[in-house]
Amino acid sequence: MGNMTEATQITDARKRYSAGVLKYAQMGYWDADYQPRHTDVLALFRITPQDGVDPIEAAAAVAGESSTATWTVVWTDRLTACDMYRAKAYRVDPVPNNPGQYFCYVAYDLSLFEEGSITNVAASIIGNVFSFKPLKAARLEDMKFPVAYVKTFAGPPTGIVVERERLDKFGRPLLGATTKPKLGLSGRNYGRVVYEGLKGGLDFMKDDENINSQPFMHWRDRFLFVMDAVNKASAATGEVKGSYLNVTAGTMEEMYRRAEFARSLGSVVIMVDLVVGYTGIQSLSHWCRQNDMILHLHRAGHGTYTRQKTHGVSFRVIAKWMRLAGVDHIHAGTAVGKLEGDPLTVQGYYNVCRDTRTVVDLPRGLHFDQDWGALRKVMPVASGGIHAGQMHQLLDLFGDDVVLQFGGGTIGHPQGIQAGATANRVALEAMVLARNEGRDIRAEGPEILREAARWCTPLAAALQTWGEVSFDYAPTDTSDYLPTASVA
Ligand SMILES: O=C(COP(=O)(O)O)[C@H](O)[C@H](O)COP(=O)(O)O
Ligand SMILES: [Mg+2]
Repeated sequence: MGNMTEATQITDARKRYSAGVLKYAQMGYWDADYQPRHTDVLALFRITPQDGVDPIEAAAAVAGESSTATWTVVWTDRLTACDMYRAKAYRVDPVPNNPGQYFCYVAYDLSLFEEGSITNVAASIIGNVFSFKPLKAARLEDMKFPVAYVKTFAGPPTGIVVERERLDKFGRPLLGATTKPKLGLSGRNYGRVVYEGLKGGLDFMKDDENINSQPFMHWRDRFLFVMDAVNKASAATGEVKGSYLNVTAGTMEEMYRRAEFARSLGSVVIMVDLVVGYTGIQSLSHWCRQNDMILHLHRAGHGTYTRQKTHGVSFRVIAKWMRLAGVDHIHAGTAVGKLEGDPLTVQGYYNVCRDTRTVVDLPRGLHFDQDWGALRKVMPVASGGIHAGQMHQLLDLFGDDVVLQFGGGTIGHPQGIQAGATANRVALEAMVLARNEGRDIRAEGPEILREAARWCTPLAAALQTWGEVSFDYAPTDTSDYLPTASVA
């Protein structure tokens, strides 16, 4: 593929470094024989070169612009160990069934990255190349981090195992709900919703992505009324309860102030939005580690760049970055709910969060093995337009280590919020029991729910209200590799 004469690195130093413009492949950013080393960082890009642009040269340009290169030869390269610092595009494959698109693999030397900084990784890997004129579009599909680099991150401050121990909840998914309406409630009414949800059987309530400190409810009022509700619900039920207090704010100093207040009130969990940026998230992660706090990450904004297959950054990469950055919860999709999510692709995100070692699984979008170097595991969160009638699908797709979050599907219950929470708790426990007894929940799920509803009026009402609701649209972000029988 490509023009092999032009795609060859110029090795004669005089020609290579004389002033002027060379192709990126000639400058050494393409090496078909390169064998990635176990210490290299690897990236897989899906590129759509402009008409007439050689895919190998396009891949070399991506490697160049995401490491050391500029558009012209610079003699100052020779003041550095430039052969080592140059990223190497080493493989270009046409994307199956997508003419004009190519998967290009790039290897980066470990020394190109600052220890423990997702911000630095992002500045290199997605710094310039997505605006590059010779490409119509580019997407970062996947990345692999060597254990040597993984170990420079502290990872999740709490992790799945310790979170379960702190909450004293085992053997089932956790249940949550996003408080609704997401904007407008006063502190007192907001606290009432939180109390009702927790008392009815949920483990967590949650601030929504855009609730910070608006005129109708300043953050301190929210924190005070929410923690009053959490404490009363814990006392009433004998269970550990939590409500993700969103500390997202305009400055780091203010986020710390809010986090400190949450701690002083006895909250087990705080929340932050992805839009605060990677440095903000890592800073809060370190704070959580020092303060025995669970860190919930809401992926607000991700759909602007993760959803389209040809351009942007896959959410699997964001999930990997966030496990390194150190969050305990991450919204990772529902597959069956109101928001984008192909079931296999979403399962791939869950694997990234929960595996000790992630293995290549092309139908799930996983192109690299990844050893997580004993970093703690992130609890994925399924949230967005889900309801009790889908409990069998959710448990079948995601297993036990997940928070299932029903916002509208709790608060919109015709008999009230407590009834909505009870419906979800009973549906979940009935489904877990059925699974543990060996029943095929995927096939028998609706029947199992109907049986449980005979003894639970709130569940009967939930199924009557929402049982038929589904969101059947074609997913946007799917794998280009069809599942075989063995992986489906
Ligand atoms: O408010 C909700 C869900 O409310 P509801 O349960 O009423 O639909 C969350 O913001 C979305 O789940 C986020 O999406 P994602 O989890 O995909 O980031
Ligand atoms: Mg929301």
